[in-house]
Amino acid sequence: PYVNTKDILEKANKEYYAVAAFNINNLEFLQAIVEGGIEKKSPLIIETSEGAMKYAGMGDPLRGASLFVKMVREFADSLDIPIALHLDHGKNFKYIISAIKAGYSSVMIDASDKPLEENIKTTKDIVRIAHAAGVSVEAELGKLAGIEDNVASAESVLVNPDEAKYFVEETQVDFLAPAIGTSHGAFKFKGEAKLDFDRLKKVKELTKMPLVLHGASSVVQEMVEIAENYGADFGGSKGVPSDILKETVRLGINKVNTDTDLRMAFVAGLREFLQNNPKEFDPRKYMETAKTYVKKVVSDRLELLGSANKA
Ligand SMILES: O=C(COP(=O)(O)O)NO
Ligand code: NA
Ligand SMILES: [Zn+2]
Repeated sequence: PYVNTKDILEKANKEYYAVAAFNINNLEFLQAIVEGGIEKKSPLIIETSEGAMKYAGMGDPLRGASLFVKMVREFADSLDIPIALHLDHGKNFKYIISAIKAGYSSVMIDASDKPLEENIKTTKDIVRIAHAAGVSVEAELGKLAGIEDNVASAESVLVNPDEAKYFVEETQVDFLAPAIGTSHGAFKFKGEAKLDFDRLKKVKELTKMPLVLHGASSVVQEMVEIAENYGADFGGSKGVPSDILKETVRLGINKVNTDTDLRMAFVAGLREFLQNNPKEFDPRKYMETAKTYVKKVVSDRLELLGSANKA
């Protein structure tokens, strides 16, 4: 069934597991993710950036939003696993309202680059509108480094746990993304991977609410090797190691945003197939390996986060 993101995350919060939020831009990624969710009997959060809405709607965000709602609802209404659709990194009022109007389960208002009081004011405005429409809201405190889908910030600013408590009380957001040292994309750490578990623990103690980890891709080595075998150059790529990711779940992360890992799996499969099948031009054939690899990464992640068999 098509459900509200809040329902999925409240259950995860109570039972201390996490649900992956996978970014999509097209049908094939959605198919592969849904297949993984069916195999693992896991709830799924599908999320789209504002860029994805523009891309799908060929420049018209409302058309893009309603296209994604229709696609996701069709799958959700026909399956036993709970599926929600979330607007990731909403920054532009027009896009956020388009997502709410189109029927998204939840929206993120990302005003994390603003001073605290401004972040609170902007977030309160969105919460009022979204809650009136039965839509749940995510916000971010602190800033991630890294670039992805024009979500960029020069340096990462770690969350201040006391500020987080004040922020959620003032804004009444449904789930919060505390910045604890991750960043978007495939190049997350110069040296060894390190996240600020202490801050995470404090934010959980002070807010007791569902928490979100952005920039949570692991950069799966198996996929990097396949892609590089067929001409990719992912040198220097490094993600969040699985053991560190598991620790964040143990400490109270309940939504784990995953985009880069699926992108790398898809392109690895695409490169491999095209290199080995020079005569093929049927899109249902030449994207098969790509979808299989995405499904594999999805299934493994659902298992790792503890949402398998929680549908
Ligand atoms: O935070 C993310 C995805 O992060 P990754 O680049 O690590 O997949 N989306 O909002
Ligand atoms: Na998000
Ligand atoms: Zn993010």
